[in-house]
Amino acid sequence: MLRWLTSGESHGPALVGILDGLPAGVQVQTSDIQAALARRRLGYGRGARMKFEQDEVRLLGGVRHGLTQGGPVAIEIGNTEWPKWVDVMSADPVEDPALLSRARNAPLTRPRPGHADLVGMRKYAFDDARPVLERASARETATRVALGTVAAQFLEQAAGVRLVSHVVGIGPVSVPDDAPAPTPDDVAALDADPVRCFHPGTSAAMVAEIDECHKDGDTLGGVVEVLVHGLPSGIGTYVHGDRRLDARLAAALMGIQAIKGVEVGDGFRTAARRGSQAHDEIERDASGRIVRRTNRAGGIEGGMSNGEVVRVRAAMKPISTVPRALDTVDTATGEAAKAQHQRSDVCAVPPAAVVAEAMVALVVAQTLLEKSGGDSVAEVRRNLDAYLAAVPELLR
Ligand SMILES: Cc1cc2nc3c(=O)[nH]c(=O)nc-3n(C[C@H](O)[C@H](O)[C@H](O)COP(=O)(O)O)c2cc1C
Ligand SMILES: C=C(O[C@@H]1CC(C(=O)O)=C[C@@H](OP(=O)(O)O)[C@H]1O)C(=O)O
Repeated sequence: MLRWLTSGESHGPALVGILDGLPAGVQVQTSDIQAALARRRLGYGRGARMKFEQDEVRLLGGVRHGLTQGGPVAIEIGNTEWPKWVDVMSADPVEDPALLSRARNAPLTRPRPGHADLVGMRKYAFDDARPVLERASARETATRVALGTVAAQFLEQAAGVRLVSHVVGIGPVSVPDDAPAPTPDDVAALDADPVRCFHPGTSAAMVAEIDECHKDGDTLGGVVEVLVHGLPSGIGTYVHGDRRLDARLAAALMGIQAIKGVEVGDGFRTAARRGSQAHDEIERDASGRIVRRTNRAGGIEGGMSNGEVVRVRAAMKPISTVPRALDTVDTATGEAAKAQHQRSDVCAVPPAAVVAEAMVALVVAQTLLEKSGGDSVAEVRRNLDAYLAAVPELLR
């Protein structure tokens, strides 16, 4: 089974990710992961930290001469800002009291509404929000993007499956419903857009909305979409809820910091339609293939891929570190206070699209491997080919 874990804190020396269960023979290099991490740092509205901090990638295990070896892949992402945080985040006790009395070490006791601060302090019995925000922080998503990059390379090389992510809404500004969707060939254009939006008019309006919000000392959320091209029919199953492809995608997307809603295909919009307008009618095309007239289901029926493009959306709430700080209570004094705020993103929807793409790659790779099995890329390819070749011609 393909599985993954991450470790590390936002201001620690490094993040570490492990991807276990990947077949041998996937081509991957440090530069592939570096490029994906650079894409995660893009996006109009991100805070100052994205400008000065660098991700330093090291492949620690599972890859030799540019190919995965079948063992767990371990990736380290070093943080160039670590020297400033050595005493605050030291793993070992800090003996020198002068170091501990520095401003950076002062306990954080004004929890931010909407962040993990208050409940995390309660749950883990901390009198300081520092350890909570260090692990809750979306800095951890760098590791997910690194692991997702390896999963995406596997999908393309073993099965010709390709992914693309884009932003369809920021605050009240949304891409029109009938706007063309990007394909995996449009990634360079999306990387070049300040908000990772494929619709130029909407992109400009999104940038204006972020500027307006920044001026008001406020923050924004939005909606991202991930599309998966080339996924064979029959990945995932209806036989148990937890093995449904849609259920797994929803859980993985909801597991991203600040994601509060997930939609498969037309999702919530489908709920307002009549059945005759909600489903994808089946017909035979000129070559005799069985096809769909539409793709409202987003490529998944009965928890299985149906051969159409898989389409999922995730809704991100506005950043909770609001510059015009929200009301809170100081947990050291019990007095009313303004929530802690030093710096933060005004809007992190564009990087959230890249993170969502990584999570979808991991889940699709996991679910595809359950169908295909195989310990090498060549074996996965052979097994998928054999499965597809055995499907009766009319059902292909
Ligand atoms: C890419 C990305 C960047 C984020 N940047 C910030 C940030 O700068 N400030 C902040 O308060 N929250 C930020 N968040 C959201 C918090 O991490 C998140 O709200 C927090 O961990 C609480 O989890 P929850 O919102 O899922 O309840 C970001 C999330 C993502 C996905
Ligand atoms: C560091 C990243 O995002 C961080 C995610 C984050 C949060 O609360 O989630 C808060 C901010 O960090 P800080 O509190 O140190 O300013 C973001 O910069 C990153 O994405 O690499």
